[in-house]
Amino acid sequence: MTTVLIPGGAGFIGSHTVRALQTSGFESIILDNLSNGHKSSIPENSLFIEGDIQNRALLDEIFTQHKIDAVIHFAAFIEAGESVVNPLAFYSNNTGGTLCLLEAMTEHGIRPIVFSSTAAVYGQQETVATLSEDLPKKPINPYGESKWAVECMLRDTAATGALDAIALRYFNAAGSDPEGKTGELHDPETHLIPLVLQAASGKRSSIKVFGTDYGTPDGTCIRDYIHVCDLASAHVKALEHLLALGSTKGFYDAFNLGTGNGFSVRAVIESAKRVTGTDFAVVEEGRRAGDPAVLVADSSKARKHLGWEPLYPSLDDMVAHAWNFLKDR
Ligand SMILES: NC(=O)c1ccc[n+]([C@@H]2O[C@H](COP(=O)([O-])OP(=O)(O)OC[C@H]3O[C@@H](n4cnc5c(N)ncnc54)[C@H](O)[C@@H]3O)[C@@H](O)[C@H]2O)c1
Ligand SMILES: O=c1ccn([C@@H]2O[C@H](COP(=O)(O)OP(=O)(O)O[C@H]3O[C@H](CO)[C@@H](O)[C@H](O)[C@H]3O)[C@@H](O)[C@H]2O)c(=O)[nH]1
Repeated sequence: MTTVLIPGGAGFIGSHTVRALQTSGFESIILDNLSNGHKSSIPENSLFIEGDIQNRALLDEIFTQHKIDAVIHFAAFIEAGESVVNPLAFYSNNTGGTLCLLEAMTEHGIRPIVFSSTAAVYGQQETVATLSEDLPKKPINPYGESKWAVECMLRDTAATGALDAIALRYFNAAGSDPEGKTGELHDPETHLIPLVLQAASGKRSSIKVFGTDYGTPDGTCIRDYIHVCDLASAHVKALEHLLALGSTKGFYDAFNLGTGNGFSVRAVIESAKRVTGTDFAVVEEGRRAGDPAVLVADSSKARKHLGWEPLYPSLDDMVAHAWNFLKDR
């Protein structure tokens, strides 16, 4: 059986991917320091190691004691706004932590890695409606920079023949496992959809709209929301792609993952009101630092080369699945 090390597997997207890997017959070993993840998100029958990707001795122990065939790497700090306030923490954990992981992988001869990159590597592109992979990388926040630096490390190391790597540039992860086994449990929560749903359930008195003066049709930021189960299936496809290469020459490529549909902050709020049948207060605030106005994916490359297709492209479905998980928490 193929065994995959999953740093960050106790988090939102990682825990959904562990389940998708199980369904596809892979074995997972989860490494997570629980800084933002939850033991309760991990399926019972997977091996969990509590620890940090920056702990090189622990990585050596894991790679020596277990037969690891590949790595799917989610472990990172994730809030773009917070990265503007605390950039060094993001460079240290996201870039420094991944450097430690890559050094350990290459020394132990483990080649395939799927990496969680982000739409934030594109920053604000002026002239294009949807973002394709080859556009210039112009992050406008340290979070995006910290992830782009990792992509450069992967590209350059693959060029030496030491790694086979795929960077998946997700747009905005949303939704929840439709069976309700796992979901989004960030603490503190900063993401729009779960915060709107907290307003819908009365856990917070209102939802704030960060910026109403962007150059978009309703003045609020537009994002491409992608169901977390569709992200999970893309990881399985990317892993299978790497494992099928059988090459020792080194491989690197990057793929966008989104639906290609952009929704404004106001559209997300309307969806939540529709799906939950509730009404709640909406408070207009100033812009949040580090937010591009529009991020919408061209994901045709992933569809073509990975054979990936999102199964849940509807925003209302994503909001409804998130609501199923969050409404009683
Ligand atoms: N959520 C999104 O919309 C989104 C979009 C694009 C990219 N991403 C990327 O996807 C990945 C997963 O995001 P998520 O939403 O599941 O976040 P998450 O916070 O739920 O998961 C990240 C996990 O990594 C763990 N972690 C962090 N630093 C660690 C370290 N040094 N050592 C070990 N474990 C560590 C956390 O405890 C957490 O369980 C991240 O790399 C993020 O940058 C997320
Ligand atoms: O209370 C809130 C929270 C968010 N927003 C806005 O909603 C949009 C989406 O914000 P959020 O849900 O925080 O996601 P992003 O900042 O777009 O970042 C997410 O999506 C990126 C990819 O696009 C990932 O890289 C990041 O890790 C992930 O946090 C932004 O315009 C925010 O300003 C509000 O108006 N009010």
